[in-house]
Order: sequence, then structure tokens, then C-alpha cells
Amino acid sequence: MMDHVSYIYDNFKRPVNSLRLQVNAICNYNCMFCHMEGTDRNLSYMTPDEIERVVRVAASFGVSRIKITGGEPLLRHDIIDIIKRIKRHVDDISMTTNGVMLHKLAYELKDAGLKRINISMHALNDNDYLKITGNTRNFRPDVIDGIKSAHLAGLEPVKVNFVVLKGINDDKINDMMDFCLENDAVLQLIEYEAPRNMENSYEYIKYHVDLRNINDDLMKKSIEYKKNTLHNRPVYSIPWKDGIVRVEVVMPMHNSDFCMHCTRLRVTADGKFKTCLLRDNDYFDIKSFDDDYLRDLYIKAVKNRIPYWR
Ligand SMILES: Nc1nc2c(ncn2[C@@H]2O[C@H](COP(=O)(O)OP(=O)(O)OP(=O)(O)O)[C@@H](O)[C@H]2O)c(=O)[nH]1
Ligand code: SF4
Ligand code: SF4
Repeated sequence: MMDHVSYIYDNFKRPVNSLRLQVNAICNYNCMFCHMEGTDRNLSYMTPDEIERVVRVAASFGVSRIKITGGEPLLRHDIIDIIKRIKRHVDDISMTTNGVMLHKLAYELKDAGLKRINISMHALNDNDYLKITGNTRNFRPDVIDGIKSAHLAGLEPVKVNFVVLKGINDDKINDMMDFCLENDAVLQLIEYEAPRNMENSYEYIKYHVDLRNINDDLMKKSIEYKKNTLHNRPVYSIPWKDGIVRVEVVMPMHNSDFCMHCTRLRVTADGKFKTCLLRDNDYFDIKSFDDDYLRDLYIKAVKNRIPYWR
């Protein structure tokens, strides 16, 4: 583990202290809003050894947090090996998952070094859940088991990701607060984010909810208010029934404050540094996993980061 290493800053004074690491670009779901981390589907994969080399070099530049994403990361049969290798270089490892396979893997993930987990659950009733996830088979009970298993295994905090969709689930936020209170989870309310260049699409206009009013309402109800340093996202503690629910609000659209606090570099499943979710001409192809080459490419990619909303 590296201590006292300085971060590389981009030309907008934003340090890079974390990597968002896509380990595959396939999924057993087909969510209506999936952005696949701004990449194509079905990319080839880096090996665990190649992933470790990228992480080692990033850690040598002060990166101390890794977010594992996909597609669905738990579909990789070697995910435990990948986490163990990342853990040699970085302590704060988290994952974002649809949760379907989590109940089978939570303990192994924790033992391998995973610290915390975000689990997507965008509906509490089966019809809406199936519609949103584009599925015919209902895995919602498995996801709920996954949330419980994550706690039992000690993956903390557990966050439940909920993309707010007009006319589908935007009237269910209170129910989600109940659910998160019962399941000791942080509720992460996420604004529907248009994939690149899709802001005028029929789907986006139909389902997008501007979260500012909901955010203002939460702020009024909160007894404590913190910021996630990543994206400056507000995190509220809300008195709810007989307890307190923490709610984080993710407002990525047309939000220059969000982008000015974007402190991570992306790595695509097939081995490219990517500077921004919403750009498609920003790939730095990792052609060699040699340390010197990787170090130069890492610096080049960081220096090319530009806030999307300015
Ligand atoms: N525009 C944009 N949106 C992002 C970015 N990172 C996350 N998001 C949005 O936030 C949602 C939730 O992200 P997660 O992967 O669950 O969480 P995270 O951003 O890693 O943050 P933590 O909850 O602190 O682990 C994603 O589905 C995106 O819609 C980003 O860098 N840019
Ligand atoms: S679970 Fe995630 S990766 Fe899979 S389709 Fe849904 S949004 Fe995309
Ligand atoms: S610059 Fe903005 S849009 Fe791009 S990845 Fe960072 S937060 Fe997301």
C-alpha cells in the first residue's frame, strides 16, 4: 500500500484519487436506462493480471479507491481473484451490482477484500421491476437476499441505488425510505442520466425527473447534511418512522458542481483509460502493460480530463 503519494491533477485542478474499473460489458439485465459506463457492450476483458498492473500503477499515483463496475461484475467467474489482486494495492474497494448473484458470493467477496457495495433496486413491486430491468424472469427476491447477505458478510455501508423514473417509480420514494430503514441501507436516489448525445431521445424526455425539488425537500427534512467528496453529492440523515434513513442524491445532469468534483479516471473492460462517462472520443488504449508505458499513459489520460458540464 502506498502512503503519502501525490495525486496527479488535471488542468481543471481536479485530483484523481480513484479508478472506476469496468470489469466486463455484459449483463443478465437490460435496464431501460443502462449507459454501460459509456462503452459498447460485449467488450473483450483484461485478465486479472492486467487489471492488477493498471491498479498498481494508479496506486503509485495516490489512487486509494477502486469502484468495480460492469456490465454486471459478478458475472466474471474470476471476480474473487480480481478483488484479491486489487487489494494488494488499494484498501477502499467497492462494487456496483444488480445484486442477483450477491447472496451466493457476499462472504467470498468480503474475504477477498471488498469493503462496501451498491445494489440496484429500482422498484418494490414485481411488474415495475421487470419493466425497468427488461427481464421476464423475476430476480427481485434474490436481490433482497443479496442485500441481507451483504450486511451479514460485513460489506458496509450497503447502498441501494434507485434511478427515479417519471410515471414509473417517482411516487415510490417514501416506500423506498421504508425499505431502506428496514434493511439498514443508504438510499441513493439517482437522476436518470441520458447516454451520450441522447438528451433529446423520446425515452429520456418521457422518464427524466429533475431531482432538485426532491433534493430541496430532503434538505428541509434532514437533521444532518454531509457531502460525499466524490461529485459533492449531498447525503442527508432523515428522521423516518422510528429511525433515521440516510439518503444520497446523485444529480449528474447539467450540473457543473458534480463534474468539478469528479475525481476518478475510468478504465474500460477491454483496457483503455477513459476520461469521462459522457465523452466518446476520450479513450487511451493500454497497448502494453509495461509499468513505464502505463505510467506515461495514465498521466496523459489524467491531463486530458475535462469536466463535461461547465
Ligand atoms: N455523469 C456521471 N455519473 C456518474 C458518475 N459516477 C456515477 N454516476 C452516476 O451515479 C450512479 C451511481 O453510481 P455508483 O456506481 O452506484 O456509485 P459511485 O458513483 O461509485 O459512488 P459511491 O456510492 O460513493 O460508491 C451511476 O449509475 C451513474 O448514473 C460519473 O462519474 N459521471
Ligand atoms: S444492471 Fe446495470 S449493467 Fe445491467 S443492464 Fe442494468 S444498468 Fe446496465
Ligand atoms: S466529468 Fe462529469 S460527466 Fe464526465 S465522468 Fe466526470 S462527473 Fe461524469
